[in-house]
Amino acid sequence: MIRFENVKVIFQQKQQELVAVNNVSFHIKQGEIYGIVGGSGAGKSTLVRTINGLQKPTSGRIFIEGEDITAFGRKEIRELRKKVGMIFQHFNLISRKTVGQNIEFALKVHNISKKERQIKVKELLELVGLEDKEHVYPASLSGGQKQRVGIARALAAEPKILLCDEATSALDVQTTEEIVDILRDINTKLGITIVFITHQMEVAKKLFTKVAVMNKGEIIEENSTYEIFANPIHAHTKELVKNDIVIPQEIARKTRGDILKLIYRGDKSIEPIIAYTNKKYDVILNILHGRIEYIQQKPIGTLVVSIEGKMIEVQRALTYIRASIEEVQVVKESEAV
Ligand SMILES: Nc1ncnc2c1ncn2[C@@H]1O[C@H](COP(=O)(O)OP(=O)(O)OP(=O)(O)O)[C@@H](O)[C@H]1O
Repeated sequence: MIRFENVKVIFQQKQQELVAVNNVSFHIKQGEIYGIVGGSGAGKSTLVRTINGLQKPTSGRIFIEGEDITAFGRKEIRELRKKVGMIFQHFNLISRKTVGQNIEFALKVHNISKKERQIKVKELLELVGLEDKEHVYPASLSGGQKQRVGIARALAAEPKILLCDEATSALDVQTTEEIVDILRDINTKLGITIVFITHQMEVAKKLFTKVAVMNKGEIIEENSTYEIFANPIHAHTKELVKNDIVIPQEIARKTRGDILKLIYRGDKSIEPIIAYTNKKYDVILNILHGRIEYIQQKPIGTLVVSIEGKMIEVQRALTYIRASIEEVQVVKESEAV
């Protein structure tokens, strides 16, 4: 549906050139919720803005449904924007227009008759759960409600693609979840392709079907969301998805023996491994903390345990555990054993 071929965006700064997007090639399938993650200045916004013609690439080509949009003139770009809606971090609503008028305005731009506009505004408000807010002004809405209006407005021209630029970054955790749910719902109901850029990895986990990691203008890794979190390859990706269960210092200090972090993936269960280790080796394995997360309906578990015993037995038990699960990290090594 969207295909990037060697896309480069170079900004001319006073003394030098800044390569914001560097030779990027990738493909987004119809109906995907495609996430682009990365640190500040990685080039995410610039990349996503090339999809609706807000930013022209310096070189390379972008195809949407087979059409090379980099060759488009102004009139074709205007047509393209009907196909590609966008929502923003700070909502960008018109404050002197009511919620209904904000949405209607987007319909007017696309030459839709007044009668049709009125019907459509109500439909869109219903879609985002704001039926009762048609006549209020944006100032009286919460952040989450403002973003719902942003979504309704972006969907007014029935686009095939929705671009989301840090669309949840100004919202609290609960409101972020609400917006994530709405976007997932819209993706399922309307089959719309979503391209979402964010630095919020929690959003990535819950919403995306596929993730591209950007660093210094390049896509350094791309995979299904589960694989990005379960098996990150690039050091930068590992840093982004790092699973930081922290054991309080006091507990770490008081705990006798080594402290290990056990990370296991897929459908396997950890309990039999713990039980077998305690039975088979002369060690005491104690659970200090545990968490299991589901990404794309597949589990990633993290368990923090202490292990006590004679060094030789601990080593044997460790060899067994290492062979049984994906990753074992030693958090604290016992000085006493
Ligand atoms: N219009 C512009 N003129 C000059 N430089 C720009 C322009 N827009 C972006 N840049 C630069 O391009 C680089 C990439 O910026 P971009 O906003 O795409 O990154 P980002 O990953 O979206 O970062 P953030 O998460 O902080 O928004 C940055 O170094 C930025 O300063």
